[in-house]
Amino acid sequence: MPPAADRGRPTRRPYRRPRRDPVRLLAFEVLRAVDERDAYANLVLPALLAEAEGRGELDRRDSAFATELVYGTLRRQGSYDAIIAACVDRPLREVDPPVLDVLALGAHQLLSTRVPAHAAVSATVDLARVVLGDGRAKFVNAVLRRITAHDLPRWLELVAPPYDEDPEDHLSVVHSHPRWVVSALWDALGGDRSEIEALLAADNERPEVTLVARRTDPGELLGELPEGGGQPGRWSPRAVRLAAGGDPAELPAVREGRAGVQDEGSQLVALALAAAEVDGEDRRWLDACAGPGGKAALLAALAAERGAALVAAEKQPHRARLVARALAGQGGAHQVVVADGTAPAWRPRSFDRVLVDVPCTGLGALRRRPEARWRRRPEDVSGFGPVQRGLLRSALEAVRVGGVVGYATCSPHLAETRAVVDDVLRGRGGPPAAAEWVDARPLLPGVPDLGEGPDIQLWPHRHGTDAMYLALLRRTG
Ligand SMILES: C[S@@+](CC[C@H](N)C(=O)[O-])C[C@H]1O[C@@H](n2cnc3c(N)ncnc32)[C@H](O)[C@@H]1O
Repeated sequence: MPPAADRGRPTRRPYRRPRRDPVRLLAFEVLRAVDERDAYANLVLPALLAEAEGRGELDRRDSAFATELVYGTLRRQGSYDAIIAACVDRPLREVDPPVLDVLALGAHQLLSTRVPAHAAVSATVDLARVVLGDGRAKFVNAVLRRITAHDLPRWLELVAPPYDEDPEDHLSVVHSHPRWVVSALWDALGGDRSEIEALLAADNERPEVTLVARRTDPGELLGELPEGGGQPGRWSPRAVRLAAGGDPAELPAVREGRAGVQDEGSQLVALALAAAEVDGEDRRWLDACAGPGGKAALLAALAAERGAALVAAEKQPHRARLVARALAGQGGAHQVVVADGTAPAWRPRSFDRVLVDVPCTGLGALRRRPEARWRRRPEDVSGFGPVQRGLLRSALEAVRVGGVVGYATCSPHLAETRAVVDDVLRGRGGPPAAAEWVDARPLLPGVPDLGEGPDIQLWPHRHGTDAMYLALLRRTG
Protein backbone atom coordinates (compact mmCIF):
# COMPACT_ATOMS: atom_id res chain seq x y z
CA MET A 1 0.00 0.00 0.00
CA PRO A 2 1.38 3.48 -0.82
CA PRO A 3 2.12 5.84 2.10
CA ALA A 4 -0.93 7.81 3.27
CA ALA A 5 0.42 11.10 1.81
CA ASP A 6 0.62 9.54 -1.70
CA ARG A 7 -2.86 8.00 -1.70
CA GLY A 8 -5.15 9.43 -4.34
CA ARG A 9 -2.26 10.72 -6.51
CA PRO A 10 -1.60 9.04 -9.85
CA THR A 11 1.24 6.55 -9.40
CA ARG A 12 4.31 7.54 -11.44
CA ARG A 13 6.12 4.86 -13.29
CA PRO A 14 9.82 4.81 -12.49
CA TYR A 15 11.92 6.24 -15.31
CA ARG A 16 13.21 3.50 -17.58
CA ARG A 17 15.94 4.14 -20.09
CA PRO A 18 14.81 3.19 -23.62
CA ARG A 19 16.43 0.06 -25.00
CA ARG A 20 18.74 0.87 -27.93
CA ASP A 21 17.93 -1.84 -30.44
CA PRO A 22 20.61 -1.73 -33.15
CA VAL A 23 18.35 -3.49 -35.71
CA ARG A 24 15.52 -0.97 -35.51
CA LEU A 25 17.91 1.97 -35.20
CA LEU A 26 19.64 0.88 -38.38
CA ALA A 27 16.33 0.35 -40.20
CA PHE A 28 15.26 3.85 -39.15
CA GLU A 29 18.56 5.32 -40.35
CA VAL A 30 18.05 3.76 -43.79
CA LEU A 31 14.47 5.05 -44.06
CA ARG A 32 15.68 8.54 -43.17
CA ALA A 33 18.45 8.37 -45.78
CA VAL A 34 15.93 7.27 -48.42
CA ASP A 35 13.56 10.06 -47.43
CA GLU A 36 16.00 12.93 -46.85
CA ARG A 37 18.82 12.24 -49.29
CA ASP A 38 17.00 10.28 -51.98
CA ALA A 39 19.36 7.42 -51.14
CA TYR A 40 18.78 3.96 -52.58
CA ALA A 41 17.93 1.40 -49.92
CA ASN A 42 19.71 -1.37 -51.83
CA LEU A 43 22.96 0.62 -51.60
CA VAL A 44 22.71 2.21 -48.14
CA LEU A 45 21.42 -0.86 -46.32
CA PRO A 46 24.20 -3.33 -47.21
CA ALA A 47 26.84 -0.71 -46.34
CA LEU A 48 25.33 0.00 -42.92
CA LEU A 49 24.80 -3.71 -42.25
CA ALA A 50 28.42 -4.48 -43.08
CA GLU A 51 29.62 -1.71 -40.72
CA ALA A 52 27.33 -2.89 -37.91
CA GLU A 53 28.34 -6.52 -38.42
CA GLY A 54 31.98 -5.41 -38.39
CA ARG A 55 31.45 -3.70 -35.03
CA GLY A 56 29.87 -6.92 -33.73
CA GLU A 57 26.49 -5.21 -33.17
CA LEU A 58 24.52 -7.45 -35.54
CA ASP A 59 24.66 -11.10 -36.48
CA ARG A 60 23.29 -12.61 -39.69
CA ARG A 61 19.80 -13.08 -38.27
CA ASP A 62 19.68 -9.46 -37.11
CA SER A 63 20.79 -8.34 -40.57
CA ALA A 64 18.05 -10.43 -42.20
CA PHE A 65 15.49 -8.84 -39.87
CA ALA A 66 16.78 -5.32 -40.55
CA THR A 67 16.54 -6.03 -44.29
CA GLU A 68 12.97 -7.27 -43.91
CA LEU A 69 12.06 -4.18 -41.87
CA VAL A 70 13.50 -1.75 -44.41
CA TYR A 71 12.32 -3.41 -47.61
CA GLY A 72 8.93 -4.42 -46.22
CA THR A 73 8.23 -0.96 -44.81
CA LEU A 74 9.23 0.80 -48.03
CA ARG A 75 7.22 -1.54 -50.26
CA ARG A 76 4.09 -1.34 -48.15
CA GLN A 77 4.41 2.36 -47.37
CA GLY A 78 1.30 3.32 -49.37
CA SER A 79 -0.93 0.91 -47.44
CA TYR A 80 0.65 1.85 -44.10
CA ASP A 81 0.24 5.57 -44.77
CA ALA A 82 -3.49 5.04 -45.39
CA ILE A 83 -3.79 3.06 -42.14
CA ILE A 84 -1.73 5.54 -40.11
CA ALA A 85 -3.86 8.38 -41.53
CA ALA A 86 -6.93 6.65 -40.11
CA CYS A 87 -5.28 6.53 -36.66
CA VAL A 88 -4.04 10.13 -36.50
CA ASP A 89 -6.28 13.09 -35.85
CA ARG A 90 -4.54 15.46 -38.30
CA PRO A 91 -3.47 15.28 -41.94
CA LEU A 92 -0.35 13.13 -42.45
CA ARG A 93 1.48 16.01 -44.11
CA GLU A 94 1.44 17.76 -40.72
CA VAL A 95 3.26 14.83 -39.07
CA ASP A 96 7.06 15.15 -39.17
CA PRO A 97 8.71 12.74 -41.63
CA PRO A 98 10.92 11.06 -38.95
CA VAL A 99 7.79 10.39 -36.87
CA LEU A 100 6.08 8.90 -39.92
CA ASP A 101 9.08 6.67 -40.54
CA VAL A 102 8.95 5.32 -37.00
CA LEU A 103 5.18 4.79 -37.31
CA ALA A 104 5.59 2.97 -40.63
CA LEU A 105 8.27 0.70 -39.10
CA GLY A 106 5.89 -0.05 -36.24
CA ALA A 107 2.96 -0.63 -38.61
CA HIS A 108 5.05 -3.07 -40.63
CA GLN A 109 5.98 -5.09 -37.56
CA LEU A 110 2.37 -5.12 -36.34
CA LEU A 111 0.67 -5.91 -39.62
CA SER A 112 3.13 -7.93 -41.70
CA THR A 113 5.60 -9.73 -39.44
CA ARG A 114 5.41 -12.40 -36.76
CA VAL A 115 6.72 -10.03 -34.08
CA PRO A 116 4.13 -10.23 -31.24
CA ALA A 117 2.07 -7.03 -31.00
CA HIS A 118 3.26 -6.07 -27.50
CA ALA A 119 6.90 -6.50 -28.54
CA ALA A 120 6.37 -4.54 -31.77
CA VAL A 121 4.79 -1.64 -29.87
CA SER A 122 7.32 -1.52 -27.04
CA ALA A 123 10.36 -1.86 -29.34
CA THR A 124 9.02 0.86 -31.65
CA VAL A 125 8.22 3.18 -28.75
CA ASP A 126 11.75 2.62 -27.43
CA LEU A 127 13.07 3.50 -30.89
CA ALA A 128 10.90 6.64 -30.84
CA ARG A 129 12.26 7.61 -27.42
CA VAL A 130 15.83 7.31 -28.70
CA VAL A 131 15.41 9.08 -32.05
CA LEU A 132 12.45 11.42 -31.44
CA GLY A 133 12.38 12.06 -27.68
CA ASP A 134 9.91 11.08 -24.97
CA GLY A 135 7.15 13.56 -25.97
CA ARG A 136 6.79 12.30 -29.53
CA ALA A 137 7.23 8.72 -28.36
CA LYS A 138 3.91 9.08 -26.47
CA PHE A 139 2.22 10.04 -29.74
CA VAL A 140 3.84 7.03 -31.46
CA ASN A 141 2.61 4.79 -28.64
CA ALA A 142 -0.96 6.05 -28.97
CA VAL A 143 -1.04 5.60 -32.77
CA LEU A 144 0.48 2.12 -32.66
CA ARG A 145 -2.05 1.02 -30.06
CA ARG A 146 -4.84 2.10 -32.43
CA ILE A 147 -3.21 0.13 -35.24
CA THR A 148 -3.27 -3.04 -33.09
CA ALA A 149 -7.09 -2.97 -33.29
CA HIS A 150 -7.13 -4.87 -36.62
CA ASP A 151 -5.01 -7.10 -38.81
CA LEU A 152 -3.84 -5.98 -42.27
CA PRO A 153 -6.73 -7.45 -44.35
CA ARG A 154 -9.31 -5.82 -42.06
CA TRP A 155 -7.49 -2.47 -42.10
CA LEU A 156 -7.36 -2.56 -45.90
CA GLU A 157 -11.12 -3.23 -46.03
CA LEU A 158 -11.61 -0.17 -43.84
CA VAL A 159 -9.25 2.31 -45.53
CA ALA A 160 -9.27 1.39 -49.25
CA PRO A 161 -12.03 2.88 -51.41
CA PRO A 162 -14.39 0.17 -52.71
CA TYR A 163 -13.14 -1.56 -55.89
CA ASP A 164 -16.45 -0.95 -57.69
CA GLU A 165 -16.24 2.79 -57.09
CA ASP A 166 -12.63 3.28 -58.14
CA PRO A 167 -10.70 0.13 -59.11
CA GLU A 168 -7.34 1.85 -59.49
CA ASP A 169 -7.54 3.73 -56.19
CA HIS A 170 -8.62 0.54 -54.46
CA LEU A 171 -5.69 -1.45 -55.89
CA SER A 172 -3.32 1.42 -55.16
CA VAL A 173 -4.09 1.32 -51.41
CA VAL A 174 -4.48 -2.46 -51.07
CA HIS A 175 -1.29 -3.29 -53.01
CA SER A 176 0.70 -0.21 -52.10
CA HIS A 177 1.54 1.20 -55.53
CA PRO A 178 0.98 4.82 -56.66
CA ARG A 179 -2.22 5.07 -58.63
CA TRP A 180 -0.46 6.13 -61.86
CA VAL A 181 1.79 3.06 -61.63
CA VAL A 182 -1.23 0.76 -61.17
CA SER A 183 -2.76 2.37 -64.22
CA ALA A 184 0.38 2.06 -66.38
CA LEU A 185 1.02 -1.55 -65.36
CA TRP A 186 -2.59 -2.50 -66.07
CA ASP A 187 -2.43 -0.87 -69.52
CA ALA A 188 0.68 -2.89 -70.33
CA LEU A 189 -0.59 -6.14 -68.84
CA GLY A 190 -4.21 -6.09 -70.00
CA GLY A 191 -6.40 -8.72 -68.40
CA ASP A 192 -8.85 -8.63 -65.57
CA ARG A 193 -8.71 -7.79 -61.88
CA SER A 194 -7.11 -11.07 -60.86
CA GLU A 195 -4.23 -10.61 -63.31
CA ILE A 196 -3.30 -7.09 -62.19
CA GLU A 197 -3.72 -8.08 -58.55
CA ALA A 198 -1.33 -10.98 -59.07
CA LEU A 199 1.25 -8.62 -60.58
CA LEU A 200 0.93 -6.00 -57.84
CA ALA A 201 1.16 -8.70 -55.16
CA ALA A 202 4.28 -10.14 -56.84
CA ASP A 203 5.87 -6.66 -56.78
CA ASN A 204 5.57 -6.77 -52.99
CA GLU A 205 7.36 -10.10 -52.65
CA ARG A 206 11.08 -10.44 -52.09
CA PRO A 207 12.62 -11.77 -55.33
CA GLU A 208 14.63 -14.97 -55.08
CA VAL A 209 18.34 -14.77 -55.84
CA THR A 210 19.32 -16.29 -59.18
CA LEU A 211 22.78 -17.04 -60.47
CA VAL A 212 23.88 -17.12 -64.08
CA ALA A 213 26.47 -19.69 -65.10
CA ARG A 214 28.82 -17.81 -67.41
CA ARG A 215 32.09 -19.72 -67.68
CA THR A 216 30.75 -22.83 -66.02
CA ASP A 217 27.96 -25.29 -66.48
CA PRO A 218 24.82 -24.76 -64.34
CA GLY A 219 25.04 -28.42 -63.29
CA GLU A 220 28.59 -27.86 -62.01
CA LEU A 221 27.49 -24.66 -60.32
CA LEU A 222 24.71 -26.53 -58.53
CA GLY A 223 27.27 -29.14 -57.48
CA GLU A 224 29.34 -26.42 -55.79
CA LEU A 225 26.42 -25.39 -53.59
CA PRO A 226 25.71 -27.07 -50.27
CA GLU A 227 23.02 -29.79 -50.29
CA GLY A 228 19.62 -28.15 -50.94
CA GLY A 229 21.33 -24.82 -51.67
CA GLY A 230 19.78 -24.31 -55.09
CA GLN A 231 17.84 -25.66 -58.02
CA PRO A 232 17.93 -25.19 -61.79
CA GLY A 233 16.35 -22.06 -63.23
CA ARG A 234 12.80 -22.06 -64.48
CA TRP A 235 13.50 -20.74 -67.98
CA SER A 236 17.13 -19.84 -68.57
CA PRO A 237 19.32 -22.87 -69.27
CA ARG A 238 22.11 -20.98 -67.53
CA ALA A 239 20.24 -20.15 -64.33
CA VAL A 240 20.53 -21.56 -60.82
CA ARG A 241 17.96 -20.44 -58.25
CA LEU A 242 19.48 -20.08 -54.81
CA ALA A 243 17.70 -21.23 -51.69
CA ALA A 244 17.16 -18.40 -49.20
CA GLY A 245 20.04 -17.39 -46.94
CA GLY A 246 23.73 -16.88 -47.41
CA ASP A 247 25.59 -14.25 -49.35
CA PRO A 248 25.95 -15.21 -53.03
CA ALA A 249 28.95 -12.87 -53.37
CA GLU A 250 30.89 -15.28 -51.12
CA LEU A 251 30.43 -18.27 -53.45
CA PRO A 252 33.75 -19.15 -55.11
CA ALA A 253 32.13 -19.29 -58.58
CA VAL A 254 30.81 -15.74 -58.12
CA ARG A 255 34.09 -14.45 -56.67
CA GLU A 256 35.94 -15.90 -59.66
CA GLY A 257 33.43 -14.49 -62.20
CA ARG A 258 32.50 -17.97 -63.50
CA ALA A 259 28.99 -17.13 -62.32
CA GLY A 260 27.17 -13.95 -61.36
CA VAL A 261 24.00 -12.83 -59.66
CA GLN A 262 21.45 -12.10 -62.37
CA ASP A 263 17.68 -12.20 -62.65
CA GLU A 264 16.46 -14.82 -65.11
CA GLY A 265 14.68 -12.10 -67.11
CA SER A 266 17.99 -10.36 -67.84
CA GLN A 267 19.54 -13.70 -68.78
CA LEU A 268 16.71 -14.36 -71.24
CA VAL A 269 17.24 -10.98 -72.91
CA ALA A 270 20.92 -11.71 -73.57
CA LEU A 271 20.20 -15.32 -74.59
CA ALA A 272 17.45 -14.30 -77.05
CA LEU A 273 19.67 -11.68 -78.67
CA ALA A 274 22.48 -14.23 -79.00
CA ALA A 275 20.08 -16.83 -80.46
CA ALA A 276 18.62 -14.54 -83.17
CA GLU A 277 19.66 -15.45 -86.69
CA VAL A 278 22.00 -13.02 -88.45
CA ASP A 279 22.77 -13.22 -92.15
CA GLY A 280 26.48 -13.87 -92.69
CA GLU A 281 29.27 -13.18 -90.21
CA ASP A 282 28.75 -13.16 -86.47
CA ARG A 283 31.97 -11.73 -85.09
CA ARG A 284 31.39 -8.27 -83.63
CA TRP A 285 28.90 -7.61 -80.84
CA LEU A 286 28.06 -4.32 -79.11
CA ASP A 287 26.36 -3.63 -75.79
CA ALA A 288 25.59 0.08 -76.18
CA CYS A 289 24.32 0.70 -72.59
CA ALA A 290 26.36 -1.73 -70.60
CA GLY A 291 26.56 -0.39 -67.04
CA PRO A 292 26.76 -1.99 -64.54
CA GLY A 293 27.56 -4.94 -66.78
CA GLY A 294 25.26 -7.87 -65.95
CA LYS A 295 24.11 -8.52 -69.50
CA ALA A 296 27.50 -7.55 -70.94
CA ALA A 297 29.18 -10.25 -68.83
CA LEU A 298 26.82 -12.92 -70.13
CA LEU A 299 27.14 -11.60 -73.70
CA ALA A 300 30.93 -11.68 -73.35
CA ALA A 301 30.78 -15.33 -72.26
CA LEU A 302 28.41 -16.23 -75.13
CA ALA A 303 30.54 -14.29 -77.63
CA ALA A 304 33.71 -16.02 -76.41
CA GLU A 305 32.09 -19.45 -76.96
CA ARG A 306 31.59 -18.48 -80.63
CA GLY A 307 34.85 -16.66 -81.16
CA ALA A 308 33.08 -13.28 -81.39
CA ALA A 309 34.28 -10.05 -79.73
CA LEU A 310 32.22 -7.72 -77.53
CA VAL A 311 32.44 -3.95 -77.20
CA ALA A 312 30.71 -2.78 -74.01
CA ALA A 313 29.92 0.95 -74.06
CA GLU A 314 28.71 3.03 -71.13
CA LYS A 315 28.24 6.78 -70.83
CA GLN A 316 29.04 7.16 -67.13
CA PRO A 317 32.73 6.58 -66.34
CA HIS A 318 32.04 5.14 -62.88
CA ARG A 319 29.54 2.68 -64.34
CA ALA A 320 32.01 1.80 -67.10
CA ARG A 321 34.41 0.77 -64.30
CA LEU A 322 31.72 -1.57 -62.99
CA VAL A 323 31.39 -3.03 -66.48
CA ALA A 324 35.16 -3.62 -66.64
CA ARG A 325 34.95 -5.40 -63.29
CA ALA A 326 32.02 -7.54 -64.48
CA LEU A 327 33.88 -8.50 -67.66
CA ALA A 328 37.19 -9.28 -65.97
CA GLY A 329 38.01 -12.91 -66.43
CA GLN A 330 35.18 -13.63 -68.87
CA GLY A 331 37.71 -14.72 -71.48
CA GLY A 332 37.33 -14.02 -75.18
CA ALA A 333 37.91 -10.63 -76.73
CA HIS A 334 36.13 -7.74 -75.10
CA GLN A 335 36.65 -4.05 -74.65
CA VAL A 336 34.97 -1.49 -72.38
CA VAL A 337 34.59 2.06 -73.69
CA VAL A 338 33.16 5.19 -72.14
CA ALA A 339 30.89 6.46 -74.89
CA ASP A 340 27.56 8.14 -75.49
CA GLY A 341 25.49 5.64 -77.42
CA THR A 342 23.56 8.44 -79.12
CA ALA A 343 26.76 9.98 -80.54
CA PRO A 344 28.75 6.85 -81.06
CA ALA A 345 32.48 6.42 -81.20
CA TRP A 346 32.17 3.50 -83.66
CA ARG A 347 31.62 3.43 -87.38
CA PRO A 348 28.10 2.81 -88.73
CA ARG A 349 27.29 -0.76 -89.78
CA SER A 350 30.22 -2.19 -87.87
CA PHE A 351 28.46 -4.74 -85.61
CA ASP A 352 26.65 -8.01 -86.22
CA ARG A 353 24.62 -7.91 -82.97
CA VAL A 354 23.78 -4.93 -80.77
CA LEU A 355 22.07 -4.81 -77.41
CA VAL A 356 20.62 -1.48 -76.34
CA ASP A 357 19.29 -1.90 -72.80
CA VAL A 358 18.14 1.67 -72.38
CA PRO A 359 17.82 3.80 -69.23
CA CYS A 360 14.18 3.65 -68.14
CA THR A 361 11.81 4.13 -65.19
CA GLY A 362 12.58 0.64 -63.84
CA LEU A 363 8.88 -0.04 -63.23
CA GLY A 364 9.61 -3.69 -64.04
CA ALA A 365 12.03 -4.09 -61.15
CA LEU A 366 9.92 -2.75 -58.29
CA ARG A 367 10.59 -5.94 -56.28
CA ARG A 368 14.27 -5.00 -56.09
CA ARG A 369 14.12 -1.26 -55.57
CA PRO A 370 11.51 -0.86 -52.90
CA GLU A 371 11.47 2.95 -52.82
CA ALA A 372 11.46 3.42 -56.61
CA ARG A 373 7.69 3.35 -56.96
CA TRP A 374 7.34 6.35 -54.61
CA ARG A 375 10.18 8.30 -56.16
CA ARG A 376 9.24 7.95 -59.80
CA ARG A 377 6.87 10.48 -61.33
CA PRO A 378 4.65 10.10 -64.42
CA GLU A 379 6.71 12.78 -66.17
CA ASP A 380 9.82 10.57 -65.87
CA VAL A 381 8.32 8.34 -68.55
CA SER A 382 8.24 11.11 -71.14
CA GLY A 383 11.63 12.35 -69.87
CA PHE A 384 13.30 9.09 -70.93
CA GLY A 385 11.57 9.08 -74.34
CA PRO A 386 14.09 11.10 -76.39
CA VAL A 387 17.17 9.20 -75.13
CA GLN A 388 15.43 5.84 -75.60
CA ARG A 389 14.54 6.71 -79.21
CA GLY A 390 17.99 8.21 -79.84
CA LEU A 391 19.75 5.12 -78.49
CA LEU A 392 17.61 2.75 -80.58
CA ARG A 393 18.22 4.82 -83.74
CA SER A 394 21.97 4.80 -83.10
CA ALA A 395 21.92 1.07 -82.40
CA LEU A 396 20.23 0.47 -85.75
CA GLU A 397 22.94 2.58 -87.40
CA ALA A 398 25.67 0.65 -85.60
CA VAL A 399 24.49 -2.75 -86.86
CA ARG A 400 25.20 -3.88 -90.40
CA VAL A 401 22.49 -4.88 -92.87
CA GLY A 402 21.31 -8.39 -91.89
CA GLY A 403 22.51 -7.93 -88.29
CA VAL A 404 20.22 -7.80 -85.27
CA VAL A 405 19.46 -5.18 -82.59
CA GLY A 406 17.85 -6.03 -79.26
CA TYR A 407 16.00 -3.11 -77.62
CA ALA A 408 15.45 -3.89 -73.93
CA THR A 409 13.96 -2.13 -70.91
CA CYS A 410 13.34 -3.15 -67.33
CA SER A 411 10.03 -1.35 -67.56
CA PRO A 412 6.84 -2.72 -69.11
CA HIS A 413 5.41 0.80 -69.55
CA LEU A 414 4.02 0.90 -73.12
CA ALA A 415 5.47 4.37 -73.67
CA GLU A 416 8.96 2.96 -73.01
CA THR A 417 8.54 -0.31 -74.90
CA ARG A 418 6.39 -0.79 -78.00
CA ALA A 419 5.80 2.95 -78.56
CA VAL A 420 9.55 3.64 -78.80
CA VAL A 421 10.13 0.83 -81.28
CA ASP A 422 7.08 1.75 -83.37
CA ASP A 423 8.12 5.42 -83.50
CA VAL A 424 11.65 4.56 -84.64
CA LEU A 425 10.47 2.04 -87.25
CA ARG A 426 7.82 4.40 -88.61
CA GLY A 427 10.08 7.44 -88.64
CA ARG A 428 8.20 9.54 -86.09
CA GLY A 429 10.59 12.27 -84.96
CA GLY A 430 13.32 11.14 -87.41
CA PRO A 431 13.80 9.20 -90.63
CA PRO A 432 12.17 5.75 -90.66
CA ALA A 433 14.60 2.96 -89.80
CA ALA A 434 15.29 0.32 -92.42
CA ALA A 435 14.61 -2.62 -90.13
CA GLU A 436 12.10 -5.43 -89.66
CA TRP A 437 10.74 -7.16 -86.61
CA VAL A 438 12.22 -10.51 -85.61
CA ASP A 439 9.82 -12.71 -83.63
CA ALA A 440 11.63 -13.09 -80.30
CA ARG A 441 9.28 -15.73 -78.85
CA PRO A 442 10.67 -18.85 -80.58
CA LEU A 443 14.15 -17.84 -79.37
CA LEU A 444 13.09 -18.59 -75.81
CA PRO A 445 11.84 -22.17 -76.12
CA GLY A 446 9.73 -23.39 -73.23
CA VAL A 447 9.02 -19.92 -71.86
CA PRO A 448 5.21 -19.50 -71.82
CA ASP A 449 3.00 -16.37 -71.94
CA LEU A 450 5.44 -14.08 -73.72
CA GLY A 451 2.65 -12.01 -75.26
CA GLU A 452 1.34 -11.74 -78.81
CA GLY A 453 4.77 -11.03 -80.27
CA PRO A 454 6.88 -10.29 -82.12
CA ASP A 455 8.35 -8.61 -79.02
CA ILE A 456 8.29 -10.23 -75.59
CA GLN A 457 7.25 -9.02 -72.18
CA LEU A 458 8.18 -10.95 -69.04
CA TRP A 459 6.26 -10.51 -65.78
CA PRO A 460 7.07 -11.17 -62.11
CA HIS A 461 3.76 -12.98 -61.44
CA ARG A 462 3.94 -15.10 -64.61
CA HIS A 463 7.61 -15.86 -64.90
CA GLY A 464 9.06 -15.01 -61.49
CA THR A 465 11.40 -12.55 -63.27
CA ASP A 466 11.63 -8.80 -63.46
CA ALA A 467 9.25 -7.32 -66.06
CA MET A 468 11.87 -7.15 -68.83
CA TYR A 469 10.84 -6.16 -72.35
CA LEU A 470 12.72 -7.16 -75.50
CA ALA A 471 12.16 -6.20 -79.15
CA LEU A 472 14.43 -7.74 -81.79
CA LEU A 473 14.94 -5.92 -85.09
CA ARG A 474 16.94 -6.92 -88.15
CA ARG A 475 18.46 -4.16 -90.23
CA THR A 476 17.26 -4.37 -93.84
CA GLY A 477 18.92 -1.46 -95.58
C1 LIG B 1 19.30 -0.12 -67.84
S1 LIG B 1 20.95 0.29 -67.60
C2 LIG B 1 21.77 -1.02 -68.44
C3 LIG B 1 21.89 -2.27 -67.62
C4 LIG B 1 22.94 -3.22 -68.15
N1 LIG B 1 22.65 -3.59 -69.53
C5 LIG B 1 23.07 -4.46 -67.31
O1 LIG B 1 22.47 -5.49 -67.64
O2 LIG B 1 23.80 -4.41 -66.30
C6 LIG B 1 21.20 1.61 -68.69
C7 LIG B 1 22.62 2.14 -68.71
O3 LIG B 1 22.73 3.03 -69.81
C8 LIG B 1 23.60 4.09 -69.43
N2 LIG B 1 23.33 5.21 -70.37
C9 LIG B 1 22.42 6.19 -70.25
N3 LIG B 1 22.47 6.99 -71.33
C10 LIG B 1 23.43 6.49 -72.14
C11 LIG B 1 23.98 6.87 -73.38
N4 LIG B 1 23.52 7.95 -74.03
N5 LIG B 1 24.96 6.13 -73.92
C12 LIG B 1 25.43 5.04 -73.27
N6 LIG B 1 24.97 4.63 -72.08
C13 LIG B 1 23.98 5.35 -71.52
C14 LIG B 1 23.25 4.35 -68.01
O4 LIG B 1 24.30 5.02 -67.35
C15 LIG B 1 23.03 2.93 -67.48
O5 LIG B 1 24.23 2.42 -66.98
